Amino acid sequence: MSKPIVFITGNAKKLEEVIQILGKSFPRQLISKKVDLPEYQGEVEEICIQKCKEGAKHIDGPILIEDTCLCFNALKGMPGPYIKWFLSAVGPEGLYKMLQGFEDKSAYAVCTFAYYSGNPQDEVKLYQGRTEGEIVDPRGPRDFGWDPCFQPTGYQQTYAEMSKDLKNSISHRGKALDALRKGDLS
Ligand SMILES: O=c1[nH]c(=O)c2ncn([C@@H]3O[C@H](COP(=O)(O)OP(=O)(O)OP(=O)(O)O)[C@@H](O)[C@H]3O)c2[nH]1
Ligand SMILES: [Mg+2]
Repeated sequence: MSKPIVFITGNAKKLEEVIQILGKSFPRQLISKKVDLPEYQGEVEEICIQKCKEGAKHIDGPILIEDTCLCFNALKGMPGPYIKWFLSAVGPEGLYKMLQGFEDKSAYAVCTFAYYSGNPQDEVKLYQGRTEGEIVDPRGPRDFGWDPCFQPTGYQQTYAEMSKDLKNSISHRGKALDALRKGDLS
């Protein structure tokens, strides 16, 4: 029997979505541990590898971490991995206002999971999902981050206005977990 995978996150809403998305069909046991891992700088792949190696110091066995970016095309991909600080500083309204001087309101959300088996001879494995959309004047419930100001391409609703099932079926996190499901988590 393989050991349970420990998902390390300080974000309860992320954890909730991961559990909803993976559901009962995921063949491995997933448990969670709340740790606020450092917010690293750099390319998202490097950030996830660093975050995963730091996470591995807390757990003896397989671990999973995730990092989410929200990238504005008008700003050449910023705030990207720094979205947490922008969101806590200015909220969803402020994110919308940041793009007022730009015609291009397009954006994309990127979710990257990093898995590490816990065996020193193994590499960290990455699984990524991306959803395109635009930044709009916030609409819908405020219970998760920037969801009210992100409207996926092809939809009239923001992530916040969608049912959880609809968001999860098209979201950056849903797509990343599709890739993870197909991955080799040995
Ligand atoms: O509206 C949202 N819909 C989402 O689907 C979503 N996923 C993440 N976020 C927010 O974007 C930042 C990422 O930073 P982040 O990846 O470092 O997360 P975090 O620090 O909260 O948790 P963790 O790093 O302990 O896992 C944080 O502010 C998260 O709250 C989301 N907001
Ligand atoms: Mg974080």
